[in-house]
This record gives sequence, C-alpha cells and structure tokens, in this order.
Amino acid sequence: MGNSFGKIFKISTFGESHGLGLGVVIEGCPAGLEIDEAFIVQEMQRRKPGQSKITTQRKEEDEFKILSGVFEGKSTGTPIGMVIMNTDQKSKDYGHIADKFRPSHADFTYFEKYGIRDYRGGGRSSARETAARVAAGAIAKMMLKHYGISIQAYVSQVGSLALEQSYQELDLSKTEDSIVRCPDPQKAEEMISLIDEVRKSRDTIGGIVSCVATGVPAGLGEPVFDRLHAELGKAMLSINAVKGFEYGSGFEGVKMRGSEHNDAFYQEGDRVRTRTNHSGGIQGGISNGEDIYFKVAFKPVATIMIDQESVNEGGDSVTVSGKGRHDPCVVPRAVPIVEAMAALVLADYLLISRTNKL
Ligand SMILES: Cc1cc2nc3c(=O)[nH]c(=O)nc-3n(C[C@H](O)[C@H](O)[C@H](O)COP(=O)(O)O)c2cc1C
Ligand SMILES: C=C(O[C@@H]1CC(C(=O)O)=C[C@@H](OP(=O)(O)O)[C@H]1O)C(=O)O
Repeated sequence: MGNSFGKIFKISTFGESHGLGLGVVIEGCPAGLEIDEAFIVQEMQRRKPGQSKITTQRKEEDEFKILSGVFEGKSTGTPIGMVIMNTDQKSKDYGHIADKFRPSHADFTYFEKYGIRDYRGGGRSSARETAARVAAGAIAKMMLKHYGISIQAYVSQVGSLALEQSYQELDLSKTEDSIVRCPDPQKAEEMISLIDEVRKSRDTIGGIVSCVATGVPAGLGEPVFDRLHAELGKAMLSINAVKGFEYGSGFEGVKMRGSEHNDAFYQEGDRVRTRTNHSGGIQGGISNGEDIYFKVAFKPVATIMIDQESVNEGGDSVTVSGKGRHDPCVVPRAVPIVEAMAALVLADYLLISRTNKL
C-alpha cells in the first residue's frame, strides 16, 4: 500500500525518524548499471539534516550501506537494498506532546488512522523517510544519465521573495554555491537572511522548488490516467509539506489565448521540436522531447516554537509549542528530494516505454 512507488523501477521504503534506521528496496533496476557510490554520498549530503544554520540542527551523516543487488560496482538486476541508520534521535523533545497533536503536522491524522502513536517524533510521517528516497533517486539518476537525461532543481521562492528569471535565464550550476540552493547569488543572500530572521522569531516559512528535466525523449507517459505529468504530480505531492504542483505554463497559462499558448512545431534535423514550451515538455500525458519543467510549493513547517491552540488524545484543550530541532524552512533540503522523485518517475517511464511499440 502506501509504502511503495513505481511500476517497473519500483521502490519500497521502511523506517521512521526515531527508530533504529530506515531503508529502501529498489526493484527493476536493469543489470549492468555502473553504481557510483561517491555520487550517492553526494546526494545524501545535499539532503541531510544539520547541513547549515538554516536547517534542522539534528546531526545525521546519512551514511548508507548497500546490502544487495550490486556486485563489483555494477547492478546485478536483483533487488537493491540500502539502509541508513539513525544516529541522533532526541525523543525526549517530544515527551511534552506525547498525547497532544501539533497543529498541521501528522499527529492527529496518523493517530486516527492507526490508533497508535509513536510519540518519539513524527514516526513514518517525518521527512526523515525522504533519505531513503534520495538514496533510490541517486540510482535512478545514474540510469537516466546513461540515457542522456538530467534533472536539476533549485529554490525559486522563499516566502514572498521570488526569482523573476526563468530557468533558461539562470546559471543553474550556481545552485549548490549557496546554503539555500538558489542560483541567483543576491536573491540567495536575501532568502538566507529571511529564513534566519524567521527562525530567530521561533517561526517557520514556506517556499517553492523549481525543477527542470532535460534530454527526456519523446514518447514517455500514458494518454489516460497515468499521464506523465499526473505521475510527476503524485510524486511531488507525496513529499512531506507539499501543497502545490504546477507544470508548464501552469496557472499563469489561463491568462493567454490559444494563439499565444500553442507551441508551434518545426522540424530540426530528425526531430520534431516546438518553438515555445508552454506545454512543459508533456502533451497528452506523453513527453514531447522538450524540457520538462515544474514547480513544487512547500508550506511553512508545522512545528513552531510558539504556543498554539490544540487538543490532546482525550479531547481536552491544550497549548502546544514545539521543542527540539526543526527546519525553519524545508526548501533548501527539498531540492534533492524533488530531483529524486522526478528521477524515479522518469526512470520508471523510460523502462515502460520499451514496451510501447515493436
Ligand atoms: C526536507 C523536509 C524537512 C522537514 N522538516 C520538518 C521539521 O523539521 N519539522 C516539522 O514539523 N515538519 C517538517 N517537515 C514537514 C513534515 O514532515 C510534514 O509537515 C508532515 O509530514 C505532515 O505532512 P503535510 O505537511 O504534508 O500534511 C519537513 C518536510 C521536508 C520535505
Ligand atoms: C531528521 C530529519 O528531518 C526531520 C524532519 C522532521 C519532520 O517532522 O518531518 C522533524 C525533525 O526531526 P525529529 O524527528 O528529529 O524532530 C527534522 O529534523 C531528516 O530529514 O533526516
């Protein structure tokens, strides 16, 4: 049920934030793929907590072990198992809210579903689980790289501080230069100051991660239900704290006429191309070979260090205030998560596309 994702390139994750650790099983990765462990380390470092002053201060190195499915540096075609141990849980930070529900976190709904509360933290609802997705996403990215596909995400908005440039106008190679992962150096500084100011006031703030996938061949997707953008939307909306997904021209597109919005075709060598790309690289649920681009909106983190109205498990009114180590804004760490989820979807559809036609 809700613990797995994908059709051919499939992942299942297990574990929670205050248990012994977490992990992932990847099925469907073709044999013979070179597995670059240094690349997986790099991806884990981009997501790990405690990486800068504008993230949670929980210190996890997120070292992983590959248990199976890789031999002499190559995938064997059998399930790839990976584990990441938890090393820095502080469950006592949750003692004062063991029977209270944090507003807008998962405490209430999780309790309603299971009738059991793992009060050592957010349990399975903690974004700690995304470490397993990033590990799997790194393998998916390696497979995509083999086929010339790359994915790059960056922070394009924090609160109301937004980049005005499109991804083509930005130097995305600068994204990793700043702790906020915004490729515009000046805006990055402003975003960092804003997050720091919000953090000092014991509050949190939201933001947007933009993402572009290049080199995706035409023909990936489905004309109904499992349309490529629907799968990308599901993947993004499955990330903790996501409140919005928009691809191509998105909500802005409604202001245009068809004559402006249509992407005119032209022939370039042996490829059909489009002059504009309001379609965001997907038409009729199937990739058309142009860049796939989309945005993901993240809400302000639920756990704030300010008193808030709530109730406990017995239905009494209580006041709740967070303690411990929380992200003041998730977007800097969400960048590799968005890329990982996009990579998992594209890797899956790339393998599915081999069954499209003779
Ligand atoms: C990278 C990342 C880090 C997060 N860190 C925190 C955190 O430190 N504290 C918190 O309350 N929520 C954090 N969240 C959000 C919660 O996990 C999320 O709000 C919770 O699972 C409830 O789900 P919902 O907000 O999607 O409804 C984080 C989310 C992401 C993507
Ligand atoms: C540990 C991570 O992030 C955590 C995500 C999270 C949440 O509620 O989502 C709450 C905090 O964790 P804790 O359960 O220790 O209070 C964050 O530190 C991680 O991303 O690896």
